[in-house]
Amino acid sequence: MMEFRSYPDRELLAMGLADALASDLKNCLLTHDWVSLCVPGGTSPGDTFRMLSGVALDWDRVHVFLNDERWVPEGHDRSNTSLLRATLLTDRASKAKLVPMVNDADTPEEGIPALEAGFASELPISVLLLGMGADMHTASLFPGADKLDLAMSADAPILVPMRAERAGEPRITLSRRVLADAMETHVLIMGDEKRTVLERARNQDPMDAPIAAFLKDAVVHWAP
Ligand SMILES: O=C1O[C@H](COP(=O)(O)O)[C@@H](O)[C@H](O)[C@H]1O
Repeated sequence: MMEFRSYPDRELLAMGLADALASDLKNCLLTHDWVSLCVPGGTSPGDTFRMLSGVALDWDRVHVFLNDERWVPEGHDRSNTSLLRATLLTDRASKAKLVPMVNDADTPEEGIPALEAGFASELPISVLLLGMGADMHTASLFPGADKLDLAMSADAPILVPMRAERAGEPRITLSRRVLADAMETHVLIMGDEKRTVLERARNQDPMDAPIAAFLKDAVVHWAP
């Protein structure tokens, strides 16, 4: 069943969520040689990542990768990888291994074969954090996107290229089956609008509200 955790402000949310992710990672590390942490990009997770990066755990046994990436070079101000390097893969967490989700290919379609080879041994995801846009997209699973059917299907590949009007640049995303297979799932949302949108999404078809595909056993973390 979905659990909803409400925090009085965004700083406490970042602390509480970092704590929850660290605790899940530590638990998984008790029984596995290495574990994976799959995280969103976008504007919401920066403070959580900064707090998590200072937590003492066996970071050299943690493999980190994104839910999705915008097909822009690293260093671009829209690059989720750059956000990750600047906010999560610092301090103690600089020992974690980053599994790349972007390369030098001109398009996601050309880049995917090499990237997918790197993901095959990283699954299933141990600890998953998802974000959500106000249009109910999560990762780069956008309502109305060109390859949404494929990305949401039971036999989807690990990585799917994605283009959508609201996405801006071309994207690459983990598919639904890969994300839904995670052992622990957390969702991070902030603000009244996203809370209302998430409540609405719960009763909708995931093809219209992709976040709905991941809420059943998720812990949702929210602050105004
Ligand atoms: O484009 C993206 O958007 C979502 C939500 O981002 P936010 O800025 O509203 O927090 C994010 O989860 C996803 O990873 C990212 O690529």
